[in-house]
Amino acid sequence: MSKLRVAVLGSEGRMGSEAVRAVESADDMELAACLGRGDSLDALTGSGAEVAVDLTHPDAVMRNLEYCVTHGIHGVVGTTGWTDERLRTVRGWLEASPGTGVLIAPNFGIGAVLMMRFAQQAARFFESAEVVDLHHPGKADAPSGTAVRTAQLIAAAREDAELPAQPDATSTSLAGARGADVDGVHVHALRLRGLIGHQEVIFGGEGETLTIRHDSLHRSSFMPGVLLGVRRVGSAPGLTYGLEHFLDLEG
Ligand SMILES: NC(=O)C1=CN([C@@H]2O[C@H](COP(=O)(O)OP(=O)(O)OC[C@H]3O[C@@H](n4cnc5c(N)ncnc54)[C@H](OP(=O)(O)O)[C@@H]3O)[C@@H](O)[C@H]2O)C=CC1
Ligand SMILES: O=C(O)C1=N[C@H](C(=O)O)C[C@H](O)C1
Repeated sequence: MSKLRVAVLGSEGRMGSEAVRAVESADDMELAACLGRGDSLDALTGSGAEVAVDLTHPDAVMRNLEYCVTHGIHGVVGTTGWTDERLRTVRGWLEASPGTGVLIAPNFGIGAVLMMRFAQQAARFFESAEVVDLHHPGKADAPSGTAVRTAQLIAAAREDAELPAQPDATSTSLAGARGADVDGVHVHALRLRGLIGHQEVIFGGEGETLTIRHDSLHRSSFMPGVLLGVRRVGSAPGLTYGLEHFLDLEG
């Protein structure tokens, strides 16, 4: 059987270099191209890449993805910075390129996907919910993509359960003291040397709290998810948002 030809964009970065190692170690894949900042995207078509893994920067990802989709190269995207408007734009490109698939995963960690799912399940049982994202200080964005996605899932579950707004009598005198408000769920971003990628989701109810915590202790934690995405994206035309769609979470 022929091997899947995979390119890595951002290949010299923290995640990209880990992805290069993962692809090289996968028996069913072949590393077709490694692109860094300033490299021409035409190297992708020249290399015959079938799937491109984007682990670059929120400022770079749209240009990269437009190139991939318009050239029929499937995309597996870990890069953050996704808004509804950006997702709509990607869907538009995909409509014009039938058969091409893009997976955008706020987090490739299996444990992180489960954390989001458990938070979604718990949300309707608690009056209060807040998200704390803890990351290394080199991270480009805050809050993290995972934290934003988690807050959105909690907010949607609260809305489905017809819960009222969260109780909060605070009158803040210092901007930012209560973090960012994502659809009514507060998100706090910590950036500390020594951390990689961690998150706590804290729920509060009458006389009790529930904390769901996930820790990525090494960037290798993201690689099974990246490789799963690479294997599956070609048979999932259009946009898939979230790795959970490629996992059997009900089984
Ligand atoms: N979904 C997930 O599971 C995960 C997602 N991430 C996300 O992945 C992204 C990368 O993270 P991380 O590896 O820590 O960041 P790094 O800064 O370590 O790596 C990014 C790399 O991309 C390069 N780059 C920038 N622009 C381009 C471009 N236009 N084309 C090709 N390469 C480019 C950078 O080059 P230069 O150094 O010259 O700027 C750098 O080498 C972030 O958005 C992060 O949040 C991270 C971990 C897990
Ligand atoms: O930049 C990172 O490091 C990470 N980014 C992703 C995010 O923003 O959620 C995933 C993971 O938490 C690590």
